[in-house]
Amino acid sequence: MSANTLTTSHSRDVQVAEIGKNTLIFRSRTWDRLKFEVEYSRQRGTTANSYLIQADKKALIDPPGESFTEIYLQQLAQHLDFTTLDYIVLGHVNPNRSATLQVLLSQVPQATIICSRPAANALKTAFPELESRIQAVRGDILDLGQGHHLSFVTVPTPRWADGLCTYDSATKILYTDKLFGAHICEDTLFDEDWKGLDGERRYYFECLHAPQAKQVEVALDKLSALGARCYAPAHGPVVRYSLSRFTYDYRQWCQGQKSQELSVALLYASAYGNTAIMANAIAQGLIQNGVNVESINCELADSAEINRIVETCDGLIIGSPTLAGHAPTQIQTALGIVLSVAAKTKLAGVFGSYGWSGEAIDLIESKLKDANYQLGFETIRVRFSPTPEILQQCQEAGAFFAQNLKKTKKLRSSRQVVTEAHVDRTEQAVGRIIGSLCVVTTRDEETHKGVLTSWISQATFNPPGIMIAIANEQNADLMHHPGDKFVLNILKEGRNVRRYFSRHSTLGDNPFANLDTKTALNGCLILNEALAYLECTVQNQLECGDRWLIYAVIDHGEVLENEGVTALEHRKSGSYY
Ligand SMILES: Cc1cc2nc3c(=O)[nH]c(=O)nc-3n(C[C@H](O)[C@H](O)[C@H](O)COP(=O)(O)O)c2cc1C
Repeated sequence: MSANTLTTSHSRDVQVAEIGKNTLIFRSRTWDRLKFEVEYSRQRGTTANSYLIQADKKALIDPPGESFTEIYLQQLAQHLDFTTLDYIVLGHVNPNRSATLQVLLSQVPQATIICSRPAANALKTAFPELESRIQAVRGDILDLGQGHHLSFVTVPTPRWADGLCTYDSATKILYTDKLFGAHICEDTLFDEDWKGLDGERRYYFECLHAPQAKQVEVALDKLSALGARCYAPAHGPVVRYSLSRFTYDYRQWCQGQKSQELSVALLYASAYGNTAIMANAIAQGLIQNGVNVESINCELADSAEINRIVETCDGLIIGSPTLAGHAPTQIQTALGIVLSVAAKTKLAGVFGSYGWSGEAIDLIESKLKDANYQLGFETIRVRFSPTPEILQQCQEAGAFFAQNLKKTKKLRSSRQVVTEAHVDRTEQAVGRIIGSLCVVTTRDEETHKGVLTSWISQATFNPPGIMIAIANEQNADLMHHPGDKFVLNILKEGRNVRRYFSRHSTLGDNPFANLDTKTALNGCLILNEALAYLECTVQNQLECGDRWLIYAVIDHGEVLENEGVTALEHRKSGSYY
C-alpha cells in the first residue's frame, strides 16, 4: 500500500503504509485527546505507531497500548500470518502496553520478546510464565535476513528507565520510541510540512523530555553514531525530511533547559505511576515559567548524583507514594541527602499519591518544615490516580513555585539593583565589554588553586599568546613570574562550574573535590567539564592600576567538547565583576 492511498476517518482506526523496504507502519489513530496527562492537552489527537519488518525473519516493533488493542490486532492480522512472527521488539514497557502484549502473545506463542534489561526484569515479574521467551539486549545484532541487521541502543531516562532504540541497517530507519515524537493526528504520514509541526514537537519535548534533558543529550550522542536517515517514533509523523533540523532542535532545547538561570531538583519515586504523573505536571508548570527542571527518579539515581543535583539546584520538590505506612527507601535516602546537603534557603515543595493514610507525604513535609525550609506551594496530596483537575492544580503549583523562586532571587539581588541605579553611564558602558568565562588553575607542589576570571583575551598569533588581567586579591601569585605555568579552562555555557570558584562559594575550600579533573602536561589541573583548555607559560607581566596584566604563551591546547558554546560573563556595570 502506498502512503498516497490513505483514507481519512474521524473514528479510531489503524493506518497502514510502507515506509521502507519490507517495512510497514501501523498507526493506531485517535483524533481525540487520548489521556488526561499534560502532554495530550493540546487536543490534537495522537498516533501510536508500531512497525513490522518482514524479511526472512519477521519482527514487530512497539505494539500500542490497550486503547487500541482490538483494532490494531485486527489490522495486523491482514498483513501478517501470526504463526510466522519471530520477534517482538519493545522500546519500553508499561502496564498499558503490556495489556496489548498479553493478547498478542497468546496468538504468537513462538515469538521472542527483545527489550532492554530493566524492561526484561519488569516483564518477567509481570509474566513469570514468559521468562524463557524474554531476551534482554547485550550489544548483539539481530539478523532478519535480506540485509536487515537490527542493532539496539539503550537510552535510559528518569521517565523511561528501560528505553531502547532500534536501528535497521537495510532501511537506515531508527526506531526512536519516545524520542522525536509529537502528539498530533493527521493523514500525512511523513513530515513534509515539518515547519508546521514545530509547535507540536516543541510541546511534546517540553512535556516529556525537558525535565530529563541531561539524559536525552546522552541518548543523542549515542544515536548520532548510527547515521540514521529516518526516525520512526512512537507518536506522530515519521521523520524523513527534517531529521537534521529536528536533531539540532533537540540539542538546542536540551541546552536551553540547562542554561536557565534557575533550576529545580524534582525528586520522586512511583511504584504504580501516579506520583510520576503528578511530577510531570509540576515539571510542566516550572518549565513553562522559565525554570530548568532536573528530574530524579530516586529508584534509578545513585546517591552521588542526587547529592550533586541537590547541592547545585535553587529549589527542590519531593514526591512520594505511601507504601505500607512509609515512603519508599529510596525517597528516605534522598530526603536524608536533602536535609544534610541542601542550603536551608532553598525553596522546597512536597507532593504525592496515597491510598488511605498518606504517611509518606506528611513525613516529608514535616521534616522539611522542621529543618526550616520554606515551602513554595501548598503540599499536594492525591488519593490514587490524579484527575485532570488535580493535574491542572499540579501544573499551577509548578508555576507558582517558579514565581516564588524568582521573587526570592530578586529579593536577594535587590541591593545590587539599588546600587545600579546610581552607577554612572560610563561604568554602564564599560560593563558592556564581555569576556569568556574561564578558570585558571595553578599548582604549588601538591596544592592546586583555581581562579575564576573573564578578563582575558587572545593577545598574539605568533607565538599563540593570551593576556589576562588579575587583581592582587585574586590570589594568583603563582602566575606572576616569567616561566610560571597554568592551565586556562574555558567554561561551557549551561554548566554550573563557576559556582565552585566564585568568591561567594559556599561549596567548601577545595573546589576540585566536587569536580572531575585530570592533570595537564604542565602539572596543573584540567577541568573535564570545561569546553576547552590551554596550557600556558607566563612570559611578561605589567603592573597597571589595580591589576596585573599577564602575557602568556600557549604551549598546548585541546577542545574537550565539540558541542556547545563558551560561557560568557555579562555585567551591568564596569565597576565590578
Ligand atoms: C503494597 C501497597 C501498600 C500500600 N500501602 C499504603 C499505605 O500504607 N498507606 C496509604 O495511604 N496507601 C497505601 N497504598 C496505596 C498507594 O499509596 C497508592 O496506590 C498510590 O497511588 C501509589 O502511588 P504510585 O502510583 O506513585 O506508586 C499501598 C499500595 C500498595 C500496592
